[in-house]
Amino acid sequence: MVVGEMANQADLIVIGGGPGGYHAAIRAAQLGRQVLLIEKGEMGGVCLNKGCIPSRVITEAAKSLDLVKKSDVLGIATGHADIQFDRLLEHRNKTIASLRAGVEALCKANKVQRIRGSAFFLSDTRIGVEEGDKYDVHEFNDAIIAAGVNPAANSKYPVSRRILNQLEISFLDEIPAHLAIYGSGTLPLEMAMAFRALGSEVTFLLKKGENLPFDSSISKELARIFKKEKIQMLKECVIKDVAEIESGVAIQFEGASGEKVLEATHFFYQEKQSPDTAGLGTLRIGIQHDSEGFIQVDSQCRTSVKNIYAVGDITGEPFLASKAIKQGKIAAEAACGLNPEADFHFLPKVSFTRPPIASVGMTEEEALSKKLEIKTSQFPLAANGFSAITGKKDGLIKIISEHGTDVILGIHIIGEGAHELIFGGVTGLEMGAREEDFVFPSYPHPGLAEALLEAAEGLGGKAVHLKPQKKTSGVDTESLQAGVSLGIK
Ligand SMILES: Cc1cc2nc3c(=O)[nH]c(=O)nc-3n(C[C@H](O)[C@H](O)[C@H](O)COP(=O)(O)OP(=O)(O)OC[C@H]3O[C@@H](n4cnc5c(N)ncnc54)[C@H](O)[C@@H]3O)c2cc1C
Ligand SMILES: NC(=O)c1ccc[n+]([C@@H]2O[C@H](COP(=O)([O-])OP(=O)(O)OC[C@H]3O[C@@H](n4cnc5c(N)ncnc54)[C@H](O)[C@@H]3O)[C@@H](O)[C@H]2O)c1
Repeated sequence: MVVGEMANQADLIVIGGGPGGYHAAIRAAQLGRQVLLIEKGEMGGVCLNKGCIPSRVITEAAKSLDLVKKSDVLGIATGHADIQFDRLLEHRNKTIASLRAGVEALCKANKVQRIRGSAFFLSDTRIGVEEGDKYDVHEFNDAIIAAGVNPAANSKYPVSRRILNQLEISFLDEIPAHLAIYGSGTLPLEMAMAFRALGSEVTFLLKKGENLPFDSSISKELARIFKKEKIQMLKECVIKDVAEIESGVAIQFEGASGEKVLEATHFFYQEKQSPDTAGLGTLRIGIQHDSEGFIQVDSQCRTSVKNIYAVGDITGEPFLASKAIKQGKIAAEAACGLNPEADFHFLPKVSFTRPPIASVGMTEEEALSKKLEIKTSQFPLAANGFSAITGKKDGLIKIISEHGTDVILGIHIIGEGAHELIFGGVTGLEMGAREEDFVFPSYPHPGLAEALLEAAEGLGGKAVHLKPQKKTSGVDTESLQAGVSLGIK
């Protein structure tokens, strides 16, 4: 490798073709920049090739199978519904290929030049790109790093056909007879629900010291649904050893009732995510990182080197494509001289469990820990007319508002349609909505959104489909009704 040879001239360079990178590249091109995108693997990044898309194919198949099995409530006789896993995998592969082709076509249409190779910084204006024996140097005016993260290189357990991490779980070639899952985050919960619907026995080992990651009312409802689905949940678990055996995997763990060995056919665990900033050379050129190696950025995604930006997973938690996409556009706009700002206070979080979970803003526990005086209202989907029609009555909507100002602080939904319904909440919270802003509009009838309306009405004790609750002395009884609690502590 010879450094210092003739450099190619580039204007704006993007490293990584995942959701952060390709959104940045296209937005910069829309704004008139000459963009060069360098990707060492496949366009679409983790999200399209290993993450969001393949895992969603599995959760959607599980949802549909469950729907078909439960459609007799609407008088539909389906006979024995089953899954043909090989056809599903074919659909997964085709979906990935066609979405990837779409991203590549969009880059081309926007005149984003793409090269394959592994990029690393030589200085704050020069990048080296290696691809096999080939090595090129590119000089740039601005650069956007969107290189993502990798599950830790020094993995605790060897990945195999039976021991799977987050990049492998969507690529199983069979439905596990017995899937053991260790974790506490979104993906382990999604996979537990999905593979249960597809026919697996599922044992969920909840990490020691961790609870389900939602507002306590949502976690309680999810735990109830887990039980109903016959998913065994073992709490306070620490994994001691994982070994492949003839019948599958033996997991030695310590749980609430001592040390045990669980035998399953497959084991899925969530590996810690780490950035590969050493390989990118960002430290060498003085870009600031946090103690875990994630690149530090300001609200315009600018790093400590003023013409270099960073977006997506490489900037740290939350590791979400939705965050990467927004940051990608913001970095591109900032590099083009505009004045955008990233603010993730109201980034919605969605779990594609069955039913899905979606939330925006503070949980009750977060609001109380900030010593806020709050009101909370819960509306069960069992009391919603549309849920009665579809028969999907599991779940609830919880709204938290600030006592006195009535400003909405958080909305948490578990139930059919949660991932779409949450957007009304996101818009409201972004606009600083108060209770009246959710109560005032007209809602379509019959519809799930009426449950959101009634949760909001419940904050003022006015939800029509909830029975009034007995008055409690010593609190503001005006706003007390079934599903309403005054969270002042
Ligand atoms: C199973 C799973 C399911 C998920 N589901 C969801 C979901 O439903 N919703 C959601 O919002 N998020 C989801 N995520 C998270 C989401 O995938 C990530 O947040 C997202 O991919 C981050 O985008 P990014 O652009 O920062 O990085 P990535 O998508 O990781 O892309 C980075 C790209 O950079 C390339 N690269 C790295 N280093 C170099 C280099 N030196 N030179 C050239 N190229 C380089 C890589 O090859 C890669 O293609 C999921 C993740 C997983 C694992
Ligand atoms: N539906 C999704 O958005 C989705 C699905 C699968 C995986 N992923 C991504 O996969 C990786 C690992 O996922 P993970 O599940 O182990 O960790 P995570 O990053 O999703 O969760 C980390 C922490 O964030 C909080 N959290 C997560 N989801 C929440 C929600 N819906 N509501 C409130 N708080 C929530 C919890 O404190 C949790 O422990 C991450 O990159 C994650 O972003 C995202």
